[in-house]
Amino acid sequence: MTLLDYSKERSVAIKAVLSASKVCQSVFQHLVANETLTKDDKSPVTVADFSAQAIINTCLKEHFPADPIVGEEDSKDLQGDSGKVLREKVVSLTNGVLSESEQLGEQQILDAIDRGNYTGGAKGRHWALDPIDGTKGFLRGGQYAVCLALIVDGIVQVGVVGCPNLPVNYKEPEGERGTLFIAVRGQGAFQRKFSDEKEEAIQFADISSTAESTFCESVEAGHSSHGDAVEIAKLLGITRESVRMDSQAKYCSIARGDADIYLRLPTSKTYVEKIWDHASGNVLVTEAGGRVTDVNGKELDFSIGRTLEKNKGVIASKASIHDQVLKAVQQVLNK
Ligand SMILES: Nc1ncnc2c1ncn2[C@@H]1O[C@H](COP(=O)(O)OS(=O)(=O)O)[C@@H](OP(=O)(O)O)[C@H]1O
Ligand SMILES: [Mg+2]
Ligand SMILES: [Mg+2]
Ligand SMILES: [Mg+2]
Repeated sequence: MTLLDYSKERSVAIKAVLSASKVCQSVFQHLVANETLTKDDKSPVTVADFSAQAIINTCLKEHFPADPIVGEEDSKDLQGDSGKVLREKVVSLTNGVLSESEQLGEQQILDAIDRGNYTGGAKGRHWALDPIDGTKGFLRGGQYAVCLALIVDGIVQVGVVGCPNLPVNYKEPEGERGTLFIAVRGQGAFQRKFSDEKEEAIQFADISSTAESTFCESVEAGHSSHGDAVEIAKLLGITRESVRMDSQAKYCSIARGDADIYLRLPTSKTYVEKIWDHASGNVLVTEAGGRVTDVNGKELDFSIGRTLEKNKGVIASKASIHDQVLKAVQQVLNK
């Protein structure tokens, strides 16, 4: 049996995520209010979401033409007369970060976005892409993340997360921003600056009890119950104030020890989590010495399609305290 090292997937994913992160940064600088659409589920989507998906899917097609992609966005809102204004912006922004030889026509960009329409599943390989995770964070100048993962036979093997607004060192919040996180299953977790290829290994903080830990939680109370988190913190003896941020930057933050526990506590009976919101973070946390389950203690199942239909909520923490955290979560949720 040949052992797959995924080195090509790793380097292509890094290149794609960095290039898409650049388009997001450039859009933010030129952001105008009417460039934001609201989707059926009331979540926002911007020109940057579309451009980032076009760039990454084009890069994946070039290097892995046979690989299908599960991407969050589709080109529906860019089609026809009603989509003309937005479409033209997406075309010019996308080409703005591509070199002369890489320039894309309008149809190529729409087709690239729609390469993300794969249904997912348990067999073979596919990519999971969230071109901007935390679009609300992006719009408010806070944390957001460009997230790309390779799933093989239902297991996440490679995860790359670009966090354009995350300080390289959380102890220097005013220092350089733009941090890239990289993990390959069985090969550890790493971070690097956007500006420098040098990587450093990362791991969870060295805590010995939950009382020493800090929560990292959603900004939006509608995405994770803040009230339940307070109750759980009490049970775990946590006194430190929670860190709140949008996006999978939460997985990145705990993986490098800025905080310790990420809880996504169900707020509705009907919301189903999407694979692109959790795939890269899953392998990153695991490789940094953490564990991820849902609130029932089940591993996240990436093998059933575009959603995590079989799971409810997410608990990510250092592996050694995970059982204790899970127990506290269940105690509060079962009340
Ligand atoms: N009701 C509900 N419950 C849980 N999750 C939801 C819900 N609605 C949306 N979403 C998804 O949340 C993604 C953003 O997650 P965040 O962790 O950034 O949320 S938060 O803004 O910090 O609260 C967000 O991802 P993006 O659309 O990529 O920003 C959505 O996929
Ligand atoms: Mg979205
Ligand atoms: Mg998302
Ligand atoms: Mg998104």
